[in-house]
Amino acid sequence: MSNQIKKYGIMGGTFDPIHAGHLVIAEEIRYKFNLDKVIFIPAGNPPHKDSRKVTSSNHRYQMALLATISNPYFDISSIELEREGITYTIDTIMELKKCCGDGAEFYFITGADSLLQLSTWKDVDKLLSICKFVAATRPGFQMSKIETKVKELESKYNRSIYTVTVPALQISSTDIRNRIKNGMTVKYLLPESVEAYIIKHKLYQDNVEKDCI
Ligand SMILES: Nc1ncnc2c1ncn2[C@@H]1O[C@H](COP(=O)(O)OP(=O)(O)OP(=O)(O)O)[C@@H](O)[C@H]1O
Ligand SMILES: O=C(O)c1ccc[n+]([C@@H]2O[C@H](COP(=O)([O-])O)[C@@H](O)[C@H]2O)c1
Repeated sequence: MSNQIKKYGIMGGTFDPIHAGHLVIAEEIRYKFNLDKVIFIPAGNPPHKDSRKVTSSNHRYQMALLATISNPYFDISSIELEREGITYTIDTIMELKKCCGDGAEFYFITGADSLLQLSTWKDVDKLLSICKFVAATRPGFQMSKIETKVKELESKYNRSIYTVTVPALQISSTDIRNRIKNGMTVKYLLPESVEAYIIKHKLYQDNVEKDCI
């Protein structure tokens, strides 16, 4: 990461696996907010997910690397994979602040569904004071509900939260895992290189989940 870069988008996620929905929101928000870089940060031990059911961090990192490699504005960081215990966003942003210098601004990119849970995140008050939040629309999550949540969060924490309408892609990692398990196609839902990686390493061939969107 160069010291001259000032506006960083932070795209955090479990990425199990990374898919077109993640890439589209990151690129759309990069463009709309004129960000210098978007750093993809695969979650180490994500707070709101059952770690026993999450694919190894090495596989998730490799897939995210393959998916982002062709975009000169995208970087990837293993910062959370190297941290012990549950990985909280506040610790990640604090660490990034130290290495990027005082002039850096951070825009945490999230889907609307994550925003609905934001008040349960660790040290959310402090997090919102050091990092701007940008929430992308997501099929299945009503805009009116999101707007109400944004107003509630803004008045509770006295900070602005941005919402951005992005091209709608009804894709989730859960659905991709289930499709693979059921032998269905996942073509065009994720980059070809990621699909090839999944096939090579025989990922997602068991443990069908029922809660796909
Ligand atoms: N299709 C999509 N449209 C908009 N935002 C999305 C989309 N898919 C994921 N996101 C957002 O990207 C971030 C990381 O998502 P995550 O890695 O958990 O993917 P997911 O598809 O939601 O996974 P899972 O189905 O396993 O819960 C979250 O903030 C999520 O809201
Ligand atoms: O810091 C927290 O308390 C916190 C709680 C829930 C989610 N997050 C982060 O939000 C991002 C998306 O999470 P997920 O579970 O939807 O993949 C990812 O970077 C998580 O680490 C962070």
